[in-house]
Amino acid sequence: MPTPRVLVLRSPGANCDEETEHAFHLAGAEVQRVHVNQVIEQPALLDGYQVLCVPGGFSYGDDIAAGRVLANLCLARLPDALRAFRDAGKLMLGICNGFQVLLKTGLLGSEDDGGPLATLTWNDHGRFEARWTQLAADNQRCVFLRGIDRIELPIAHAEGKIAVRDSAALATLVDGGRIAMRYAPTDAPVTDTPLSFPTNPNGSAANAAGLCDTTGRVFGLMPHPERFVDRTQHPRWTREAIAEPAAGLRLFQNAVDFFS
Ligand SMILES: NC(=O)CC[C@H](N)C(=O)O
Repeated sequence: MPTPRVLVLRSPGANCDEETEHAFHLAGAEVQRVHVNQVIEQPALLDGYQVLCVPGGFSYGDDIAAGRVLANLCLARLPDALRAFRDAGKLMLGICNGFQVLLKTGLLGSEDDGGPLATLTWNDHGRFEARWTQLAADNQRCVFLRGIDRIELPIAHAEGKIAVRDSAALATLVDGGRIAMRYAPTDAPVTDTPLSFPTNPNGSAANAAGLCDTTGRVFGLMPHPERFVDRTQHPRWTREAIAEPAAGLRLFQNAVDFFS
C-alpha cells in the first residue's frame, strides 16, 4: 500500500496541528493540515485520506464546553461524511481537544440507547493542568497502541475528566476493552479503582486517559503523544537513557504500519 495520507483537521483555536503534522511526518505518513471549513465545502476531500486526526488546542475558544462547538459543527455539517470515513476501515485519532471532539460527536461509538456513555468535563480541581503523567496502555484492541505497555506523556488540559453516565456504561467501557489508556504509576499495577491526585490528574472514572471504539481504529486520548516524538523532549533525557523511538512517536508509527 502506498504511504498513508493523514488529514489533520484545523479549526479556529486549534494549536497543536503543526506538532501533530510533524509527528505523522516523522512516522512516514503524507500529511496535510486542512481547515474544517474546507472539508465542509468539499466533504469528498476526505476520500483522499486514510487517517483523520483532530489535534489538540482550544477549538472555538472552548466555548460552551471544550470541543463542543467543533463537535456540533461536525454533527450538523459532516455527519454522513465522517461516519462513512470511520466505517470504511480508516483510522481516526483525537488528541486532547480532538478527543473531546470525537467523544462529543459520538464518532467514538460512545453512545447506546440511553444516550452517551461518557463525556469529558472539568478536572476535579477545576484548574488547567500541564505536566508529564505515567500511563498504562491496553494494547489488546487499539491499533495506535500496538506493542506499547507503560508510557510517559505530557497532559495539558482543563476538561480532561472522563465522566461516565452510570455503572452500566462503565461496565460497557471496561468489559469491552474500550479504556485503552489509564493513568498508572510505572511501578504499580494498573487498576480501575480511582487513584487520587496527582496520579489521576483529573478524577477520571477508572483512571481512564483514553478510549477507543469497538474496532480499535478510532482512538481518543487526553495526553499529547505529539509532544514526545524525540527523546530530548522528555524531562529527564540528560539523566536517563530514554528509549528510541520516543514513546509518543510509536503511536503515529503504529497508524502508518496499519496500512502496510
Ligand atoms: N491541550 C488541549 O487540547 C486542551 C484541550 C482543552 N482546551 C482543555 O483545556 O481541556
